Amino acid sequence: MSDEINVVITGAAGQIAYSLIFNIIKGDMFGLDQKIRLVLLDLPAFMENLKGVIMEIEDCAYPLVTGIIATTDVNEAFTNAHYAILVGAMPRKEGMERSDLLKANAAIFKVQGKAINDHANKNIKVLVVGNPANTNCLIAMLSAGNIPKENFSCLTRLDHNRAKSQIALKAGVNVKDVHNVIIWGNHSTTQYPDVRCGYVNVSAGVKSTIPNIIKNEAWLQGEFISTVQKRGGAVIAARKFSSAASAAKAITDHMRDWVLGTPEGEYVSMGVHSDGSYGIPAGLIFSFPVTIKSGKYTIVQGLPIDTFSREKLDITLKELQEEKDLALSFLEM
Ligand SMILES: NC(=O)c1ccc[n+]([C@@H]2O[C@H](COP(=O)([O-])OP(=O)(O)OC[C@H]3O[C@@H](n4cnc5c(N)ncnc54)[C@H](O)[C@@H]3O)[C@@H](O)[C@H]2O)c1
Ligand SMILES: O=C(O)C[C@H](O)C(=O)O
Repeated sequence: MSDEINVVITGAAGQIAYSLIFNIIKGDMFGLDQKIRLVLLDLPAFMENLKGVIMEIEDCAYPLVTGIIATTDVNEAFTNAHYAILVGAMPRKEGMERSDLLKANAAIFKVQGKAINDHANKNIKVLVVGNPANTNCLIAMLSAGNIPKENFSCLTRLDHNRAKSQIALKAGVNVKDVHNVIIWGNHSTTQYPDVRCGYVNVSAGVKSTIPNIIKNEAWLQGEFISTVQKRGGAVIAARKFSSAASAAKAITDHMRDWVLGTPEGEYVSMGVHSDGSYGIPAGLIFSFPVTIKSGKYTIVQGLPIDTFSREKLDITLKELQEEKDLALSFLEM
Protein backbone atom coordinates (compact mmCIF):
# COMPACT_ATOMS: atom_id res chain seq x y z
CA MET A 1 0.00 0.00 0.00
CA SER A 2 1.13 3.55 -0.64
CA ASP A 3 1.75 6.01 2.20
CA GLU A 4 -1.63 7.56 1.72
CA ILE A 5 -4.64 6.13 -0.11
CA ASN A 6 -7.44 8.00 -1.84
CA VAL A 7 -10.77 6.46 -0.85
CA VAL A 8 -13.85 7.68 -2.74
CA ILE A 9 -17.31 7.27 -1.23
CA THR A 10 -20.29 8.21 -3.36
CA GLY A 11 -23.62 8.98 -1.71
CA ALA A 12 -21.47 10.42 1.07
CA ALA A 13 -24.29 12.44 2.63
CA GLY A 14 -26.57 9.39 2.88
CA GLN A 15 -27.53 6.91 5.59
CA ILE A 16 -24.98 4.18 4.87
CA ALA A 17 -22.12 6.63 4.46
CA TYR A 18 -22.94 8.10 7.87
CA SER A 19 -21.81 4.82 9.45
CA LEU A 20 -19.31 3.75 6.81
CA ILE A 21 -17.11 6.84 6.89
CA PHE A 22 -16.53 6.45 10.61
CA ASN A 23 -15.69 2.73 10.29
CA ILE A 24 -13.08 3.64 7.69
CA ILE A 25 -11.42 6.49 9.56
CA LYS A 26 -11.24 4.40 12.75
CA GLY A 27 -9.07 1.91 10.84
CA ASP A 28 -11.58 -0.96 10.61
CA MET A 29 -11.23 -1.29 6.82
CA PHE A 30 -7.58 -0.71 5.93
CA GLY A 31 -5.90 -1.24 9.30
CA LEU A 32 -4.64 1.03 12.01
CA ASP A 33 -1.53 2.24 10.16
CA GLN A 34 -3.05 3.26 6.83
CA LYS A 35 -3.36 7.00 6.21
CA ILE A 36 -6.49 7.92 4.27
CA ARG A 37 -7.53 10.83 2.10
CA LEU A 38 -11.34 10.78 1.94
CA VAL A 39 -13.08 11.91 -1.21
CA LEU A 40 -16.80 12.41 -0.65
CA LEU A 41 -19.09 12.66 -3.67
CA ASP A 42 -22.75 13.58 -3.54
CA LEU A 43 -25.31 15.61 -5.46
CA PRO A 44 -25.36 19.44 -5.25
CA ALA A 45 -28.55 19.45 -3.13
CA PHE A 46 -26.75 17.45 -0.40
CA MET A 47 -23.57 19.52 -0.07
CA GLU A 48 -24.87 21.33 3.01
CA ASN A 49 -25.53 17.98 4.77
CA LEU A 50 -22.08 16.82 3.71
CA LYS A 51 -20.55 19.91 5.36
CA GLY A 52 -22.04 18.70 8.64
CA VAL A 53 -20.61 15.20 8.11
CA ILE A 54 -17.17 16.71 7.48
CA MET A 55 -17.39 18.73 10.69
CA GLU A 56 -18.09 15.47 12.52
CA ILE A 57 -15.18 13.69 10.82
CA GLU A 58 -12.92 16.51 12.02
CA ASP A 59 -14.45 16.41 15.49
CA CYS A 60 -13.66 12.68 15.81
CA ALA A 61 -9.96 13.66 15.68
CA TYR A 62 -8.93 10.31 14.22
CA PRO A 63 -5.25 10.41 13.25
CA LEU A 64 -5.57 8.31 10.05
CA VAL A 65 -7.36 11.07 8.11
CA THR A 66 -4.89 13.15 6.13
CA GLY A 67 -7.36 15.03 3.95
CA ILE A 68 -11.05 15.40 3.11
CA ILE A 69 -12.45 16.51 -0.24
CA ALA A 70 -16.17 17.10 -0.82
CA THR A 71 -17.21 17.31 -4.43
CA THR A 72 -20.11 17.02 -6.86
CA ASP A 73 -17.77 16.43 -9.81
CA VAL A 74 -17.27 12.74 -10.73
CA ASN A 75 -14.09 13.39 -12.68
CA GLU A 76 -12.50 15.23 -9.76
CA ALA A 77 -13.71 12.57 -7.31
CA PHE A 78 -12.10 9.60 -9.07
CA THR A 79 -8.79 11.26 -9.93
CA ASN A 80 -6.01 8.98 -8.63
CA ALA A 81 -8.55 6.97 -6.62
CA HIS A 82 -7.17 3.77 -5.07
CA TYR A 83 -10.52 2.56 -3.71
CA ALA A 84 -14.07 3.54 -4.67
CA ILE A 85 -17.17 2.56 -2.72
CA LEU A 86 -20.16 3.42 -4.88
CA VAL A 87 -23.04 3.80 -2.45
CA GLY A 88 -25.02 6.64 -4.04
CA ALA A 89 -27.83 5.54 -6.34
CA MET A 90 -31.27 6.67 -7.43
CA PRO A 91 -33.72 5.28 -4.84
CA ARG A 92 -36.98 3.68 -5.89
CA LYS A 93 -39.76 6.24 -5.56
CA GLU A 94 -43.50 5.70 -5.33
CA GLY A 95 -45.02 4.68 -8.65
CA MET A 96 -41.63 3.90 -10.17
CA GLU A 97 -41.36 0.67 -12.17
CA ARG A 98 -38.33 -1.62 -11.71
CA SER A 99 -37.32 -0.77 -15.27
CA ASP A 100 -37.35 3.00 -14.45
CA LEU A 101 -34.99 2.30 -11.54
CA LEU A 102 -32.67 0.24 -13.73
CA LYS A 103 -32.64 2.96 -16.37
CA ALA A 104 -31.85 5.81 -13.96
CA ASN A 105 -29.09 3.83 -12.27
CA ALA A 106 -27.58 2.49 -15.47
CA ALA A 107 -27.03 6.10 -16.54
CA ILE A 108 -25.37 7.02 -13.21
CA PHE A 109 -23.05 3.99 -13.19
CA LYS A 110 -22.06 4.45 -16.82
CA VAL A 111 -20.86 7.99 -16.05
CA GLN A 112 -19.04 6.86 -12.89
CA GLY A 113 -17.46 3.86 -14.66
CA LYS A 114 -16.14 6.14 -17.40
CA ALA A 115 -14.76 8.61 -14.86
CA ILE A 116 -13.01 5.71 -13.08
CA ASN A 117 -11.63 4.53 -16.41
CA ASP A 118 -10.30 7.96 -17.32
CA HIS A 119 -9.01 9.24 -13.99
CA ALA A 120 -8.51 6.54 -11.35
CA ASN A 121 -5.36 4.66 -10.41
CA LYS A 122 -5.27 1.61 -12.73
CA ASN A 123 -5.16 -0.75 -9.73
CA ILE A 124 -8.29 0.74 -8.19
CA LYS A 125 -10.65 -1.62 -6.36
CA VAL A 126 -14.31 -0.71 -6.84
CA LEU A 127 -17.18 -1.92 -4.66
CA VAL A 128 -20.75 -1.18 -5.81
CA VAL A 129 -23.39 -1.00 -3.09
CA GLY A 130 -26.16 1.13 -4.62
CA ASN A 131 -29.05 -0.97 -5.93
CA PRO A 132 -29.55 -2.85 -8.17
CA ALA A 133 -25.97 -3.54 -7.05
CA ASN A 134 -24.98 -6.39 -9.41
CA THR A 135 -26.21 -4.68 -12.55
CA ASN A 136 -24.91 -1.25 -11.53
CA CYS A 137 -21.51 -2.91 -11.00
CA LEU A 138 -21.70 -4.57 -14.41
CA ILE A 139 -22.44 -1.22 -16.10
CA ALA A 140 -19.57 0.50 -14.27
CA MET A 141 -17.21 -2.36 -15.21
CA LEU A 142 -18.25 -2.30 -18.87
CA SER A 143 -17.74 1.47 -18.95
CA ALA A 144 -14.17 1.13 -17.64
CA GLY A 145 -12.42 -0.96 -20.27
CA ASN A 146 -8.92 0.06 -19.09
CA ILE A 147 -9.46 -1.33 -15.60
CA PRO A 148 -9.29 -5.13 -15.09
CA LYS A 149 -12.72 -6.72 -14.60
CA GLU A 150 -11.42 -8.36 -11.42
CA ASN A 151 -11.15 -4.90 -9.85
CA PHE A 152 -14.95 -4.55 -9.72
CA SER A 153 -17.25 -6.19 -7.20
CA CYS A 154 -20.68 -5.69 -5.67
CA LEU A 155 -21.86 -6.11 -2.11
CA THR A 156 -23.50 -9.39 -1.09
CA ARG A 157 -21.60 -9.54 2.20
CA LEU A 158 -24.61 -8.13 4.04
CA ASP A 159 -26.63 -11.14 2.84
CA HIS A 160 -23.71 -13.40 3.84
CA ASN A 161 -23.64 -11.88 7.34
CA ARG A 162 -27.42 -12.20 7.60
CA ALA A 163 -27.17 -15.90 6.68
CA LYS A 164 -24.45 -16.53 9.29
CA SER A 165 -26.46 -14.77 11.92
CA GLN A 166 -29.69 -16.69 11.18
CA ILE A 167 -27.78 -20.01 11.47
CA ALA A 168 -26.15 -18.91 14.74
CA LEU A 169 -29.53 -17.92 16.19
CA LYS A 170 -31.19 -21.20 15.15
CA ALA A 171 -28.27 -23.35 16.38
CA GLY A 172 -27.78 -21.37 19.60
CA VAL A 173 -24.08 -20.78 18.87
CA ASN A 174 -21.95 -17.67 18.63
CA VAL A 175 -21.88 -16.21 15.12
CA LYS A 176 -18.05 -16.34 15.12
CA ASP A 177 -18.30 -20.15 15.11
CA VAL A 178 -20.37 -20.25 11.87
CA HIS A 179 -18.26 -20.58 8.71
CA ASN A 180 -18.48 -20.89 4.92
CA VAL A 181 -22.08 -19.92 4.25
CA ILE A 182 -22.56 -18.85 0.63
CA ILE A 183 -24.71 -16.29 -1.15
CA TRP A 184 -25.10 -17.11 -4.84
CA GLY A 185 -26.36 -14.70 -7.49
CA ASN A 186 -28.16 -11.40 -7.28
CA HIS A 187 -28.45 -9.06 -4.29
CA SER A 188 -32.23 -9.37 -4.51
CA THR A 189 -34.96 -11.70 -3.35
CA THR A 190 -33.80 -14.31 -5.91
CA GLN A 191 -30.41 -14.76 -4.22
CA TYR A 192 -29.64 -18.29 -3.03
CA PRO A 193 -28.30 -18.47 0.54
CA ASP A 194 -26.66 -21.92 0.68
CA VAL A 195 -25.26 -23.53 3.84
CA ARG A 196 -24.84 -27.12 2.63
CA CYS A 197 -21.03 -26.89 2.81
CA GLY A 198 -20.88 -24.60 5.83
CA TYR A 199 -19.79 -25.73 9.28
CA VAL A 200 -19.95 -24.77 12.94
CA ASN A 201 -17.05 -24.98 15.39
CA VAL A 202 -18.62 -27.07 18.13
CA SER A 203 -15.67 -27.16 20.53
CA ALA A 204 -11.89 -26.78 20.32
CA GLY A 205 -10.78 -28.65 17.17
CA VAL A 206 -14.25 -30.17 16.56
CA LYS A 207 -16.49 -29.00 13.75
CA SER A 208 -19.79 -30.20 12.33
CA THR A 209 -21.61 -29.30 9.11
CA ILE A 210 -24.47 -26.81 9.35
CA PRO A 211 -27.05 -29.37 8.09
CA ASN A 212 -25.88 -31.77 10.86
CA ILE A 213 -26.16 -29.10 13.50
CA ILE A 214 -29.53 -27.73 12.39
CA LYS A 215 -31.05 -31.18 11.60
CA ASN A 216 -34.03 -29.56 9.88
CA GLU A 217 -33.80 -29.68 6.09
CA ALA A 218 -37.29 -28.21 5.65
CA TRP A 219 -36.24 -25.10 7.61
CA LEU A 220 -32.92 -24.82 5.75
CA GLN A 221 -34.62 -25.11 2.35
CA GLY A 222 -37.61 -22.95 3.29
CA GLU A 223 -37.79 -20.38 6.07
CA PHE A 224 -34.04 -19.85 6.33
CA ILE A 225 -33.69 -19.03 2.65
CA SER A 226 -36.72 -16.74 2.49
CA THR A 227 -35.74 -14.90 5.70
CA VAL A 228 -32.32 -14.03 4.26
CA GLN A 229 -33.75 -13.22 0.81
CA LYS A 230 -36.35 -10.86 2.26
CA ARG A 231 -34.33 -9.39 5.13
CA GLY A 232 -33.63 -6.07 3.36
CA GLY A 233 -37.36 -5.54 2.79
CA ALA A 234 -38.16 -6.54 6.39
CA VAL A 235 -35.74 -3.92 7.74
CA ILE A 236 -37.27 -1.26 5.47
CA ALA A 237 -40.78 -2.23 6.63
CA ALA A 238 -39.75 -1.93 10.30
CA ARG A 239 -37.35 1.03 10.17
CA LYS A 240 -38.87 2.90 7.22
CA PHE A 241 -35.30 3.23 5.91
CA SER A 242 -32.98 0.76 4.21
CA SER A 243 -30.38 -1.10 6.33
CA ALA A 244 -27.57 1.33 7.00
CA ALA A 245 -25.36 0.35 9.96
CA SER A 246 -25.36 -3.33 8.96
CA ALA A 247 -24.66 -2.38 5.33
CA ALA A 248 -21.72 -0.23 6.45
CA LYS A 249 -20.38 -3.13 8.56
CA ALA A 250 -20.71 -5.49 5.58
CA ILE A 251 -18.92 -3.01 3.28
CA THR A 252 -16.12 -2.79 5.85
CA ASP A 253 -15.88 -6.61 6.03
CA HIS A 254 -15.88 -6.91 2.22
CA MET A 255 -13.17 -4.31 1.63
CA ARG A 256 -10.99 -5.42 4.56
CA ASP A 257 -10.99 -9.00 3.28
CA TRP A 258 -10.39 -7.89 -0.34
CA VAL A 259 -7.37 -5.86 0.74
CA LEU A 260 -5.96 -7.93 3.61
CA GLY A 261 -7.16 -11.43 2.62
CA THR A 262 -9.42 -14.13 4.06
CA PRO A 263 -8.29 -16.56 6.79
CA GLU A 264 -7.05 -19.95 5.50
CA GLY A 265 -10.00 -22.15 4.51
CA GLU A 266 -12.60 -19.40 4.95
CA TYR A 267 -14.99 -18.42 2.12
CA VAL A 268 -16.76 -15.09 1.86
CA SER A 269 -19.45 -14.07 -0.65
CA MET A 270 -18.70 -11.38 -3.21
CA GLY A 271 -20.48 -10.27 -6.37
CA VAL A 272 -17.77 -10.67 -9.03
CA HIS A 273 -17.39 -11.07 -12.77
CA SER A 274 -18.57 -14.56 -13.75
CA ASP A 275 -16.07 -16.75 -15.59
CA GLY A 276 -18.19 -19.83 -16.40
CA SER A 277 -17.78 -21.35 -12.92
CA TYR A 278 -20.81 -23.40 -11.82
CA GLY A 279 -22.39 -22.97 -15.25
CA ILE A 280 -22.87 -19.22 -14.82
CA PRO A 281 -21.96 -17.68 -18.17
CA ALA A 282 -19.25 -15.03 -18.33
CA GLY A 283 -20.39 -11.43 -18.54
CA LEU A 284 -22.45 -11.06 -15.35
CA ILE A 285 -21.72 -9.83 -11.86
CA PHE A 286 -22.77 -12.85 -9.81
CA SER A 287 -22.22 -13.56 -6.13
CA PHE A 288 -19.90 -16.53 -5.57
CA PRO A 289 -17.96 -17.98 -2.65
CA VAL A 290 -14.41 -16.64 -2.88
CA THR A 291 -11.13 -16.79 -1.02
CA ILE A 292 -8.76 -13.83 -1.16
CA LYS A 293 -4.98 -13.61 -1.04
CA SER A 294 -2.67 -10.64 -1.78
CA GLY A 295 -5.59 -8.49 -2.94
CA LYS A 296 -6.87 -11.06 -5.48
CA TYR A 297 -10.00 -13.15 -5.11
CA THR A 298 -10.43 -16.71 -6.40
CA ILE A 299 -13.86 -18.28 -6.92
CA VAL A 300 -14.01 -21.47 -4.81
CA GLN A 301 -14.20 -24.42 -7.21
CA GLY A 302 -15.65 -27.91 -7.04
CA LEU A 303 -18.52 -27.42 -4.59
CA PRO A 304 -21.36 -29.89 -5.17
CA ILE A 305 -24.47 -28.49 -6.87
CA ASP A 306 -27.53 -30.70 -6.29
CA THR A 307 -30.85 -30.43 -8.15
CA PHE A 308 -32.36 -28.08 -5.54
CA SER A 309 -29.34 -25.76 -5.76
CA ARG A 310 -29.23 -25.86 -9.58
CA GLU A 311 -32.85 -24.67 -9.69
CA LYS A 312 -32.07 -21.83 -7.27
CA LEU A 313 -28.96 -20.80 -9.23
CA ASP A 314 -30.95 -20.78 -12.47
CA ILE A 315 -33.65 -18.51 -11.01
CA THR A 316 -31.20 -15.85 -9.86
CA LEU A 317 -29.16 -16.21 -13.09
CA LYS A 318 -32.30 -15.59 -15.18
CA GLU A 319 -33.07 -12.42 -13.21
CA LEU A 320 -29.53 -11.11 -13.66
CA GLN A 321 -29.60 -11.81 -17.40
CA GLU A 322 -32.90 -9.91 -17.69
CA GLU A 323 -31.53 -6.95 -15.69
CA LYS A 324 -28.42 -6.89 -17.87
CA ASP A 325 -30.41 -6.95 -21.13
CA LEU A 326 -32.68 -4.16 -19.93
CA ALA A 327 -29.87 -1.95 -18.64
CA LEU A 328 -27.81 -2.41 -21.81
CA SER A 329 -30.84 -1.64 -23.99
CA PHE A 330 -31.22 1.73 -22.24
CA LEU A 331 -27.56 2.57 -22.67
CA GLU A 332 -27.19 1.18 -26.19
CA MET A 333 -24.03 -0.60 -25.03
N1 LIG B 1 -25.95 -4.07 -1.64
C1 LIG B 1 -26.44 -4.00 -0.42
O1 LIG B 1 -26.28 -4.93 0.39
C2 LIG B 1 -27.22 -2.79 0.05
C3 LIG B 1 -27.63 -2.72 1.38
C4 LIG B 1 -28.33 -1.59 1.80
C5 LIG B 1 -28.58 -0.55 0.91
N2 LIG B 1 -28.18 -0.67 -0.38
C6 LIG B 1 -28.40 0.41 -1.34
O2 LIG B 1 -27.42 1.42 -1.12
C7 LIG B 1 -27.89 2.65 -1.63
C8 LIG B 1 -27.68 3.77 -0.63
O3 LIG B 1 -28.43 3.55 0.54
P1 LIG B 1 -28.55 4.71 1.64
O4 LIG B 1 -29.41 4.14 2.72
O5 LIG B 1 -27.24 5.27 1.99
O6 LIG B 1 -29.39 5.76 0.81
P2 LIG B 1 -29.59 7.33 1.09
O7 LIG B 1 -30.75 7.74 0.24
O8 LIG B 1 -29.61 7.64 2.55
O9 LIG B 1 -28.26 7.98 0.50
C9 LIG B 1 -27.94 7.94 -0.85
C10 LIG B 1 -27.09 9.13 -1.16
O10 LIG B 1 -26.65 8.98 -2.50
C11 LIG B 1 -26.68 10.25 -3.12
N3 LIG B 1 -26.69 10.08 -4.55
C12 LIG B 1 -27.71 9.73 -5.36
N4 LIG B 1 -27.33 9.72 -6.64
C13 LIG B 1 -26.01 10.06 -6.65
C14 LIG B 1 -25.06 10.23 -7.67
N5 LIG B 1 -25.37 10.07 -8.94
N6 LIG B 1 -23.80 10.58 -7.31
C15 LIG B 1 -23.47 10.76 -6.03
N7 LIG B 1 -24.34 10.65 -5.01
C16 LIG B 1 -25.60 10.29 -5.33
C17 LIG B 1 -27.93 10.90 -2.52
O11 LIG B 1 -27.90 12.30 -2.70
C18 LIG B 1 -27.84 10.47 -1.07
O12 LIG B 1 -27.10 11.38 -0.29
C19 LIG B 1 -29.34 2.40 -2.02
O13 LIG B 1 -29.38 2.13 -3.43
C20 LIG B 1 -29.71 1.14 -1.25
O14 LIG B 1 -30.76 0.44 -1.86
C21 LIG B 1 -27.49 -1.77 -0.83
O1 LIG C 1 -32.18 -0.91 -0.09
C1 LIG C 1 -32.78 -1.98 -0.28
O2 LIG C 1 -33.64 -2.13 -1.19
C2 LIG C 1 -32.50 -3.15 0.61
C3 LIG C 1 -31.05 -3.40 0.78
O3 LIG C 1 -30.44 -3.75 -0.43
C4 LIG C 1 -30.79 -4.47 1.81
O4 LIG C 1 -30.49 -5.61 1.46
O5 LIG C 1 -30.93 -4.16 3.00
